[in-house]
Amino acid sequence: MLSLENLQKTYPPTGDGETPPPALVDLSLEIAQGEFFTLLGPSGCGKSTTLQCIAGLEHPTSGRIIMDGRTVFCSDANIAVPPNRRGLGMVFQSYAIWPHLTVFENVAFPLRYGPGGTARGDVRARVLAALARVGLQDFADRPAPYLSGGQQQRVALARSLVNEPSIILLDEPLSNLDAKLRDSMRVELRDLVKSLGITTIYVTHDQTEALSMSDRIALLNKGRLVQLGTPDEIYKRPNSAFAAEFVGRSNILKGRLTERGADGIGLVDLSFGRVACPVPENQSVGAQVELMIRPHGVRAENGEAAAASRFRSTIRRISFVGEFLDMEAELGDETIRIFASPYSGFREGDAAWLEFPQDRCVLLAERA
Ligand SMILES: Nc1ncnc2c1ncn2[C@@H]1O[C@H](COP(=O)(O)OP(=O)(O)OP(=O)(O)O)[C@@H](O)[C@H]1O
Repeated sequence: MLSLENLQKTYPPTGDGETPPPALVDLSLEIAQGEFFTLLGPSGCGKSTTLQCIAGLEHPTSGRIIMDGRTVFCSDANIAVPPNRRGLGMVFQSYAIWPHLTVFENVAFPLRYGPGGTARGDVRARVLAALARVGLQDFADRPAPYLSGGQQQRVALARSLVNEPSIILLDEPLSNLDAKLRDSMRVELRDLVKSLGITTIYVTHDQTEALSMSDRIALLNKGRLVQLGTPDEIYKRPNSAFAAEFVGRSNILKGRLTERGADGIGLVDLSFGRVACPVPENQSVGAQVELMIRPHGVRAENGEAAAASRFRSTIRRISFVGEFLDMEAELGDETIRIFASPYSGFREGDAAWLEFPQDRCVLLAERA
């Protein structure tokens, strides 16, 4: 288990003498053994700072970091275990592969020059085992520059695994790869660390990467934890407009909460009518609210309306994206984004009956 407790980080003043806003604000997280855990958020939200604090390359201004019961950083007790004594593997965006070394020598580097010292024969066996894990066993003697981007990335991964760390830190490791390679490396990387049972802390600003690879995601904004959950929870039940807009597409509709039933389902008056939706306990009846529904969550049908909860809209724009129709429909004061089946047969100017299933509607917390 890796625990981050109340991490606070403020970098020293920059050239103009002004103290920058804090990079981390009271960040606490608990990451389980073997978990694939992703730090997600926009540029500058504090992802890399968090990773660097775990690695020991930066020190939090205050807080505590505990790895498997061992305190590796504590501001109060003045503990700061150096990076090479934390037992971590790391891969960064710029793979930091040494061009003058062979693949073998690159991977052997931490064993030869890291703490502990490894016997010569063991170095060979461990390097070859690490290369085999990433499918590069036949490339051991090749000079590192004579490799593709994906292969160099695998060398970096093998090097981070050679010490058999219990935690691996990955900072945007796929961002330098082209889109197709990125797709296949995603699956490969996740399968590999999962099969080895390594706890993985993964940094990305790419929501697809985060959703497809992670057991859990921590969504950060301006150094603060905004939401913590499984990809399914973060996507289907974002807790704020920020989370809804950062991960996936969303419709955010302004309205007023008019009723709340004993079953936790309430009614929200929107500009075009009334929609039922689960209501959090702290929402008061009468409040102005924002209701979120994903473009895939809206049900759209042409033809006649059967259910009472359907609203008649007009389709203003359709883009054919292949996997779906990306449509905009006018409804009351709102423009509703809908992703419909490419086989649904909608055309621009058509009427469409829209339904907002209550289990797909989310009331967002008030904006800060
Ligand atoms: N060495 C540094 N000195 C001063 N400020 C820094 C330093 N490193 C990061 N910062 C600032 O701290 C904040 C968080 O930066 P950080 O690199 O952690 O964000 P990030 O989420 O990883 O961003 P990106 O996705 O762009 O890499 C930013 O405002 C950044 O400008």
